[in-house]
Amino acid sequence: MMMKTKTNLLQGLNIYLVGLMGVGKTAVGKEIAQQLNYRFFDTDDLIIRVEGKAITDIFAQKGETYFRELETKVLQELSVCTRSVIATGGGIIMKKENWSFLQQGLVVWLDAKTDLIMERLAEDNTRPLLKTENPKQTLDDLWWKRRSRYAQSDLQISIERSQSPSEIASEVLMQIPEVIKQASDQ
Ligand SMILES: Nc1ncnc2c1ncn2[C@@H]1O[C@H](COP(=O)(O)OP(=O)(O)O)[C@@H](O)[C@H]1O
Ligand SMILES: O=C(O)C1=C[C@@H](OP(=O)(O)O)[C@@H](O)[C@H](O)C1
Ligand SMILES: [Mg+2]
Repeated sequence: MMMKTKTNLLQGLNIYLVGLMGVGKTAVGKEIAQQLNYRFFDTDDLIIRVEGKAITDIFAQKGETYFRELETKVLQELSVCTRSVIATGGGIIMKKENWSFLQQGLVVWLDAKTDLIMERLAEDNTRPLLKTENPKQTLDDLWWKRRSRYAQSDLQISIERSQSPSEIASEVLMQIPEVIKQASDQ
């Protein structure tokens, strides 16, 4: 009953998840989609499917600029969907053009301490930008470089270590009515 009310409140509006790599956009996005009975998309997954290659291979063989072009194309194509949760790649917020698509939906920033993110990505090899001598420093630098863009989101959710993806999803959904109310008051 409660979820139905939230779905009605959204009126088919898409939810875009933004935030640093490893913060949980993909994991939490799937949960939000399930709780709302929305479809789920992940821009990285679509890029992998379009190219038939892993993200690290795209970066290594074609470069980041090529990846960013694909990312914008995928985001544009997704913007015609409704009733969808879209987990984006961590760098999507840096291009102004991408905001013209993101702003068509509700943008949710998942934020966490970089220590927690590093723990979760300790065994991960799929983030080419973190293949540096000091990945923690790289992640901190990215956070500082990007945070003003992330802050343009409609909603910021601070993630604690103890919260499961499903708990974070519930928190996002709990905060949505307030965000929609603020937008309609403006
Ligand atoms: N709330 C959470 N609790 C425990 N592990 C998590 C949580 N959120 C994400 N993870 C794990 O952390 C890693 C990165 O999550 P992911 O959803 O891929 O992040 P992103 O899409 O933001 O890069 C994955 O291994 C995922 O299973
Ligand atoms: O932060 C970034 O620039 C990137 C984040 C990745 O996605 P996740 O945020 O899902 O890890 C992926 O798009 C690519 O490796 C670049
Ligand atoms: Mg992801």
